[in-house]
Amino acid sequence: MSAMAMLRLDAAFATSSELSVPCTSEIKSSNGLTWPSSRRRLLQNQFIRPLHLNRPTSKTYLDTRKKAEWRTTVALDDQSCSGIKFDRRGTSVLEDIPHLTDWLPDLPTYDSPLYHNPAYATGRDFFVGPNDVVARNVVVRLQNPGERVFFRRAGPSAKVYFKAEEVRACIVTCGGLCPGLNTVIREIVCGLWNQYGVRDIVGIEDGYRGFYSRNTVPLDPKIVNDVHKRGGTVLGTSRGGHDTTKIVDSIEDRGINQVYVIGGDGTQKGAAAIYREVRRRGLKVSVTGIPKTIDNDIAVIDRSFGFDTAVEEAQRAINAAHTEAESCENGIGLVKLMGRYSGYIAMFATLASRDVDICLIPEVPFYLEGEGGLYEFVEKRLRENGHMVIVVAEGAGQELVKSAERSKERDASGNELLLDIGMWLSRKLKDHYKAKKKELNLKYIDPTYMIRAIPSNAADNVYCTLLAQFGIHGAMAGYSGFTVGPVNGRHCYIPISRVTEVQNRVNITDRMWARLLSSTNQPPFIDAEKRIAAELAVGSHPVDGSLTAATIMIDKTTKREAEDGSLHEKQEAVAKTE
Ligand SMILES: Nc1ncnc2c1ncn2[C@@H]1O[C@H](COP(=O)(O)OP(=O)(O)OP(=O)(O)O)[C@@H](O)[C@H]1O
Ligand SMILES: O=P(O)(O)OC[C@H]1O[C@](O)(CO)[C@@H](O)[C@@H]1O
Ligand SMILES: [Mg+2]
Repeated sequence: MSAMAMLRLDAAFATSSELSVPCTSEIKSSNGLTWPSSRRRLLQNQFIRPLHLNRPTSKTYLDTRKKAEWRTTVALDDQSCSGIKFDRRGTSVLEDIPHLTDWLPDLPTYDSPLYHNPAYATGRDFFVGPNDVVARNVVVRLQNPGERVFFRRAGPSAKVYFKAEEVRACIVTCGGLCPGLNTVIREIVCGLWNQYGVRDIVGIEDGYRGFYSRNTVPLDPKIVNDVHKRGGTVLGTSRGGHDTTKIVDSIEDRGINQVYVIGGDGTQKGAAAIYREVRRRGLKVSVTGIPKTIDNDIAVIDRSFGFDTAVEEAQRAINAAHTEAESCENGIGLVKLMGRYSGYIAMFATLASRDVDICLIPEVPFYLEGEGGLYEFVEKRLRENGHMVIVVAEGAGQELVKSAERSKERDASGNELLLDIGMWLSRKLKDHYKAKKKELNLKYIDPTYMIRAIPSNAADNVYCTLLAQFGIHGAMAGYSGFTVGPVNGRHCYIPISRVTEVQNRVNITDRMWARLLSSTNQPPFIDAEKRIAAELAVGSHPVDGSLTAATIMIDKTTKREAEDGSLHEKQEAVAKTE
């Protein structure tokens, strides 16, 4: 199925919030069509009905289209009379995922056991078909909607490629801890067991190296029953130790045919390597990646599990910092939160709290001295309020600390070890006030590991359950070498490369960062002219590519690039090299 590269898509955007776009016509094979860098599939739209355009056709609208040289005939949509139907042949791209039949074309299929599962007996609508897709972007500019990218909609398939008694599944967790790991483990086990009748499930202990250095542990619903109430991972985790050959040897030797890999960007790269080797050896093994990162730095998906819990738990530290700060003269509560390259936890924790006076994130290089600098702002706030709270993401200001302390240490996975910005900043602020012979009461709180090690909250538990179940459905449906996650609120099957090629970083020209700036009134630390130019550029191109201060190298061509769509490519390229 997925070897066929061309789909004809009759895409109907009923409302901007209707995210799942059914493809109504046949899949056509087209061997000649390949998309440059990936397994992207080219689709051709016959009719696009932007029904959300709840206004009559207008001359202006037509003119704009003509200007853009769209071959457009416009008519009222005959069904709703509320939109515009046009017959422009545009291109849409389905970013498809691999399937076992790509290398084992003659695999038999079976009716899904969900047909006979009382939990699913009431309806048939929950099955997804090969033509069910989810739009990558739901916010577009009509004049220039850009390339329409779709992912496969996740969900149970009516036909499965594994009999229950044939499945031997394994679960492994890798990388740093994150609230919700145990919930995902629990729900993979319970989902396989209860929904598909699978009885042979094992855990791989201590991350990737456990494949070849440890025995497996048996898992069943009883064993994992309570694990979601605990932080950490019951399977253990590790960094480093990924040896593709040894891992796939172990998979083969143990007769494992479904591999569930839970972890961050590094882990997903490892999963992609396993998938490639499995495929090279011609094995019937499904490799499913479940994206994990407390930093929320996984690209494409709406957010990562554990993030909500982390933001909530961070409030406790911020509240304590605020209480300490306001209890004494010239009090500063300084809180360090996780976020290696992405300041999402710091940003959301700041927005949630409203007690935070300034939030420092890796995406915005800050400076201490001079006009618009940190010292100036701190002095002003202390003069006005007598106390203040500073939130700093662990990856912020590394270039400042580095210039003083220099370090290039790396962890076992090759990730650069960060220098302690919290300690450095405390010392700098204390020294600054000492030099001015003024009193300063600074309390530094580092709750980073306390936040990471707790169990997930209710919202994350539900999210983890969905991730686990969608992962299982994908594996049973025969997909392999894919990852799963919500895009615009709908769960999708996403090519692993899409979540590993770039990191999700705070877009500082986005409204969310503007909200933060207007809530804290902190200095932006970025030249206003560059900011405005960047906003203009991004504003004219509705893509999600994050724009960090480092990427704001605005030149005269940027706005034009934004209009023709190449800014997104440029941003991705910059993000890759960072
Ligand atoms: N490029 C890669 N190819 C194969 N394996 C990799 C690659 N990068 C990392 N890994 C393996 O993935 C595992 C986890 O990687 P890493 O320590 O970077 O954590 P992560 O999955 O990115 O999670 P996080 O950074 O969110 O804690 C390690 O065992 C590491 O060896
Ligand atoms: O100390 P460890 O376990 O290597 O992990 C620290 C890193 O892991 C993360 O929590 C990501 O998982 C980062 O925020 C942090 O920099
Ligand atoms: Mg990582």
